[in-house]
Amino acid sequence: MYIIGIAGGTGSGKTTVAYKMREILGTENCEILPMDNYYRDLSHETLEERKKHNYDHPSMIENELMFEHLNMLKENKVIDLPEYDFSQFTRVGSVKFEPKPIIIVEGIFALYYEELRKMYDLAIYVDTENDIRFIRRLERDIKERGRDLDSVIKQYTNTVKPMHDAYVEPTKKYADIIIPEGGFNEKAIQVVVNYIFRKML
Ligand SMILES: Nc1ncnc2c1ncn2[C@@H]1O[C@H](COP(=O)(O)OP(=O)(O)O)[C@@H](O)[C@H]1O
Ligand SMILES: Nc1ccn([C@@H]2O[C@H](COP(=O)(O)O)[C@@H](O)[C@H]2O)c(=O)n1
Repeated sequence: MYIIGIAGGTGSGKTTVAYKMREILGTENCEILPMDNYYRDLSHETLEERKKHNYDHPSMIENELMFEHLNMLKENKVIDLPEYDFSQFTRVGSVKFEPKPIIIVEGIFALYYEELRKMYDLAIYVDTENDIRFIRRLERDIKERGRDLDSVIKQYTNTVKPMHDAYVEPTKKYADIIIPEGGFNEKAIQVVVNYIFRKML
């Protein structure tokens, strides 16, 4: 199994890059394991309590479970991938996830946890300017994650930006490759995919 880690700030284009890579590599060869699905299960708390957490601190990800799941996939076992609902701020069940020859781990903390980093054959950081990332996030969170203008601005200022500077951006140093501007950087994606194809032959 060939494992790729893709990190980068929120809104940098990690998910888009991962989907484009999977499209070229083929869905029969490649699957995406989103780190967002491993946000801790907070179903025992009320929605109001859940809204108060700092979701940009690495302790909010159940990295131990993700590590266990990646090892199971390497052993060719099917895992129960948690499903995550951003509008409810918690997990909402799970789905079966089958091993594939190429697994892409994608998330803001994909290069943060040492035990995960050691598992990657290739580490990528998607590097996009802060203001562009903020605009992308604002649009996406309102359209897709059940948020409003005020909540996105408040969250970005209070936690997203300071935590990005403290915990996400410093992980760029662990990347083998840095992709500028994210999802529509076709040339960079093609170069990376060609490299992976050569490694897989
Ligand atoms: N290079 C790009 N140019 C313009 N918009 C982009 C680009 N890459 C991604 N997007 C858009 O920005 C938003 C956030 O991208 P996404 O891939 O979800 O980022 P991330 O997973 O890093 O949070 C999405 O709506 C996506 O379509
Ligand atoms: N309940 C939650 C959980 C996470 N977030 C935010 O998601 C961001 C990471 O996801 P990306 O797809 O944008 O990389 C992270 O910055 C958290 O703030 C949230 O808002 N609510």
